[in-house]
Amino acid sequence: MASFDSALEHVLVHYRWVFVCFFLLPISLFYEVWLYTRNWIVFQLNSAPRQHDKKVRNVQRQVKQWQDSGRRTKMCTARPGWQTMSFRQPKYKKTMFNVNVNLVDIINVDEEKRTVLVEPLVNMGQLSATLTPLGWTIPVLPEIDDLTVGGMVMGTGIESSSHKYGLFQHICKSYELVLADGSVVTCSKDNNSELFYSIPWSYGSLGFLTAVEIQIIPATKYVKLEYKPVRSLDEAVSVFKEETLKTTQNQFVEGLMFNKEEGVIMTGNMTELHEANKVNEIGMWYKPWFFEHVRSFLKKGKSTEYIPLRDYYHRHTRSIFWEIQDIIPFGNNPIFRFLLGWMMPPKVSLLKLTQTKAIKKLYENNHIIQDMLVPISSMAESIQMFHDAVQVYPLWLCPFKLNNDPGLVHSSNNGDEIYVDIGVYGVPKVPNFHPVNTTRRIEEYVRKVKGFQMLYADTYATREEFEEMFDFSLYKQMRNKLNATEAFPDMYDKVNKHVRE
Ligand SMILES: Cc1cc2nc3c(=O)[nH]c(=O)nc-3n(C[C@H](O)[C@H](O)[C@H](O)COP(=O)(O)OP(=O)(O)OC[C@H]3O[C@@H](n4cnc5c(N)ncnc54)[C@H](O)[C@@H]3O)c2cc1C
Ligand SMILES: NC(=O)C1=CN([C@@H]2O[C@H](COP(=O)(O)OP(=O)(O)OC[C@H]3O[C@@H](n4cnc5c(N)ncnc54)[C@H](OP(=O)(O)O)[C@@H]3O)[C@@H](O)[C@H]2O)C=CC1
Ligand SMILES: CC(C)=CCC[C@@H](C)[C@H]1CC[C@@]2(C)C3=C(CC[C@]12C)[C@@]1(C)CC[C@H](O)C(C)(C)[C@@H]1CC3
Repeated sequence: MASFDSALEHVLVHYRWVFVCFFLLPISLFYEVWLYTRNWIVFQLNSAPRQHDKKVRNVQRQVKQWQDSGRRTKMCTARPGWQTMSFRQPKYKKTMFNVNVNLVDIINVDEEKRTVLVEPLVNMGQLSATLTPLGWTIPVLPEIDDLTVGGMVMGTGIESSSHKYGLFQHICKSYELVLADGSVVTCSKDNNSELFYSIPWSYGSLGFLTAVEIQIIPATKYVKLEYKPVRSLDEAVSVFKEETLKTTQNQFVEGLMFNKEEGVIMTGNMTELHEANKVNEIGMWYKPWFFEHVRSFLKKGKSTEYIPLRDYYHRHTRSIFWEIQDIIPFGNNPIFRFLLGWMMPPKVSLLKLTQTKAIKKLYENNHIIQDMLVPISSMAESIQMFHDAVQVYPLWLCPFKLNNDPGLVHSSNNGDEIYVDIGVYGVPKVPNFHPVNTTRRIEEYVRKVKGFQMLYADTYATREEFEEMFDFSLYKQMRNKLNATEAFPDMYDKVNKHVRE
């Protein structure tokens, strides 16, 4: 029996693709169709706006229930951990009072005010599918379809347009929340501004989000994307900086480094028109994975393409950035793409749900997933630091603008400051990789340069170290003022490695 178990474990770890291709892909497809149909019916019945108040009252009712039951444990949302886009499962959900915040609808598009009002479980795929046919889009649309508005506000969201518009929180106009006392409040820059500024990055530790008003901008048919290969770290950094500063010329800026000296910097702009023979529908199922397509420009040289807007937004969805290559190694083979590519990608949530202990261990010891946000002045040094620490490529580079608003995350000077998100997702190539020690060394470096760590992945910082990274002054004040300290765990207690498995 033991040998059968270990044989099964071996197959599940080394041939994860068998399970994924024959089981998870078809299930993912059914799941997607079910979600899509359900949302379509909701839209057809136009029930979302009518139902919103009722759904908020239901959240209030649950908070009252928690109060009446003697507030024995703290509260969190009831969204199962496997459904989330974070690396780990939250352990705290097993012991805390779970509140259902099942608000999944787009409530209203206000073309005059240029805003869209959405509930927190609306995801990015749903938003872009709804807004682009109407001629609108949100200025910062994080790539992976399943990321939710709630997660983007309470955590953070970034995209290749962030050098112009900031992080996801910076395109949000107002939030509606249910607080620890069961009351409903709305907040914006001008109304309840202290609450408004303390919400982003607070990980649900101030209240339950029930609606978000987000800025919209006109959408066009295509993104004109220019690929610029670079041949040294110095060149990469100087081209990247130069293009980032051209906010009026470049609506999108993104870089992929394929090794320390070679990469491709991409700059894009929305456009209605296209040149003949230069349209590339990169989202089609038979197209190569986007990062491999980008790599090909190292050989082809500088080029321009016109990419349909939604294909551009979700360019990293099909290959889950480059994580899919560890799950379906032959997934970019043309035969696989033509035959089964239309079922890709497997749903991240289902991958998470079906992850075995051995796979978890493998990822724990042999994989790094981190996004570090550092001032652009430290970009070259940071890439070198990642190279020495892990040597993981491709390396994702995404610039963003950070202003000096109050709250947990803001620039260190008085004005706007440009930062860069350096994303490492993959298997470390250095011989001395140690998940805890290496990550702690990276965290220490990020604190030193006054950067921030994205918290969907593992953080090994102690509470003191964590408090050095973020500005807790307003946050703590608000936690006390709103009696959130009794009702919700604090931010550290929702993200540190001990509360995640
Ligand atoms: C609450 C709500 C309000 C809407 N309001 C309008 C409206 O005012 N006007 C209008 O014309 N249309 C509206 N729609 C419909 C929406 O535009 C359609 O879902 C969309 O047009 C489908 O586009 P597509 O075929 O290109 O998507 P696809 O290319 O088939 O979808 C690709 C991916 O996007 C995601 N996705 C797409 N659609 C949805 C969805 N509906 N829900 C969740 N995920 C999705 C999925 O992850 C899917 O894998 C609304 C839908 C909803 C749910
Ligand atoms: N391009 C990008 O910017 C990317 C970002 N990410 C990261 O992924 C994460 C988002 O994943 P997603 O699955 O959408 O979100 P999650 O469900 O993981 O939620 C993230 C946090 O937000 C809290 N939260 C979510 N909704 C509400 C709500 N309505 N009220 C109160 N608290 C709420 C959750 O609290 P609770 O624990 O109580 O449920 C949790 O602490 C973010 O951390 C983001 O930074 C990942 C990939 C790409
Ligand atoms: C700021 C940006 C662009 C972040 C991108 C983050 C992605 C690369 C992350 C988000 C969720 C994520 C951690 C995930 C995984 C890979 C990297 C992801 C997709 C995978 C699929 C790797 C395989 C694992 O067995 C498991 C299924 C648990 C996770 C799930 C979450």
